[in-house]
Formats: sequence, structure tokens, C-alpha cells
Amino acid sequence: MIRVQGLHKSFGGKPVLAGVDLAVGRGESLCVIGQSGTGKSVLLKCVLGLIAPDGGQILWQGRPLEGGARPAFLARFGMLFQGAALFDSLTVWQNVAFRLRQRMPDAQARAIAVEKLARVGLGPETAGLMPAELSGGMAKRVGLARAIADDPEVIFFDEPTTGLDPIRARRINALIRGIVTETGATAITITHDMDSVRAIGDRVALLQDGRIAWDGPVSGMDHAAPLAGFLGNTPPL
Ligand SMILES: Nc1ncnc2c1ncn2[C@@H]1O[C@H](COP(=O)(O)OP(=O)(O)OP(=O)(O)O)[C@@H](O)[C@H]1O
Repeated sequence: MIRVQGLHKSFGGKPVLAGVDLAVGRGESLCVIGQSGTGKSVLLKCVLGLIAPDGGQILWQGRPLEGGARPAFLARFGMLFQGAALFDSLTVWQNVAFRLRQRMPDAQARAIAVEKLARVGLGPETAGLMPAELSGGMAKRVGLARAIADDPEVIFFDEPTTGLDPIRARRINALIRGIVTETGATAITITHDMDSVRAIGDRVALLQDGRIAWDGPVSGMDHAAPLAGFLGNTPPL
């Protein structure tokens, strides 16, 4: 469904992406891992069109994500930002319904927001709160409700457990997995957290030295030598 082919990107002559090839199928959940500074965010920004790659292309449903295809793609995607990234001056429901309000009356948008909040475990009493009144875990759930508000076909999760304690991180991972399975959305998660990979992913890809150094099923990652440094164990003999 989304295919990245030969993606190149350098900054100031320093290559960050040096021929990234990656594909994620419809309804599949892919996790992209890699050490800090390996270009995971640059890869994500290229897919979203926030950075223009130097070479290579990104295909969505077999067509290059260029020109008119990009707005069509962006209309079908949702994103959970690192740190939730809520608008401080908007209430919880207004944050969740941000996109919906551009094309439907507030009463209808609010009803959908309340329904999505319920899906992430937040009651209707949270709808009128301001982001400053939320705990970190609640803010993450609101961010998740916003990501799914418009029933996206593709959802990006950028470091979904950053800043959460292990118990809350586990709950968010379970919530994400449940939502991905239930909606059939294609999911791409960028993470350092191997517990997230196990909980959320069907497949995992390792970005290293500007390329995908390993790509395989989550069930096979314990035996993948290139991933040993991430798993904190040594590869089996
Ligand atoms: N706009 C930019 N201008 C110059 N260099 C950039 C720019 N964006 C990213 N880089 C460089 O590209 C490299 C990869 O950055 P990126 O943020 O993608 O890493 P990352 O894998 O997402 O790291 P982390 O896990 O720490 O978030 C870094 O060396 C960074 O300094």
C-alpha cells in the first residue's frame, strides 16, 4: 500500500537516507527502529511531504505521492505525535475534532469526538477539559483519539510511549494494537521501545547507515543478529 523506493536525502553533503527501500501492506503494522539520529524522522517527513527527498520515490496504492496524490493521501492519514502535540487553546473535544470541524457542524463533530474518546478509555467529562488539565497518559490518549477521529486508512505513531511510565506505556501499546486490528488501518510506528514493537508490530524494519539493514516479522526478531543491540541480548549461535 505504501512503498518507499531508493529514497535518498543528504543534509549539507552528509547522507542521512542512502537508498531506503521499504513497503507496508494494507492493514499491516510496521515498526521502524534505529538508533538516535539514523534518520527515522527524516524518513517519516519525506513520506508526509514535509521534506523533499534528493532521490527515490514514495508510492501510495501504486502511484507516486506527488502533485494531487499527496493531498488525497494526507486526507486519509492520521498521526499520533510524540508528546501528543495538542493545541493548548482548544478543549479536548476541539482537539480531537480538529479536522472534522472543517466539514461538519460542531454538534456532529463533538459527538464523534466523544465516541473516539470513549474508544481510548476517556469518559465524556474529559471533552470540555483543556490540555493543561490532563496527565501525560491522558494527553497521549487524546492524541490517539485525534489520530483516529477521521477513520484514517493509514496511521503514523511517532514514539508513542515516550514520556510514559512502563504501566502507562503498556496500556497505550495495547490500545494502539486494539485500534489497529479493529479498524484494519495500515500502521507505521517509529519507536525505540522494543516492548512497543512486540505489542504493536507485525513487522519490524531496522534503519541503519541510511538503509534498511533488516526487515522481517516481529516473531523472528529474537533470532536476527542485526537487531541484537536493540534487544539487549547476543545473537544465538
Ligand atoms: N532539517 C535538517 N537540516 C539538517 N540536518 C537535519 C535536518 N533534519 C534532520 N537532520 C539530520 O539528519 C539526521 C537524522 O535525524 P532524524 O531526526 O531523522 O533522526 P532520528 O532517527 O529520528 O533520531 P531520534 O531517534 O533521536 O529522533 C541527524 O543527523 C539530523 O541532525
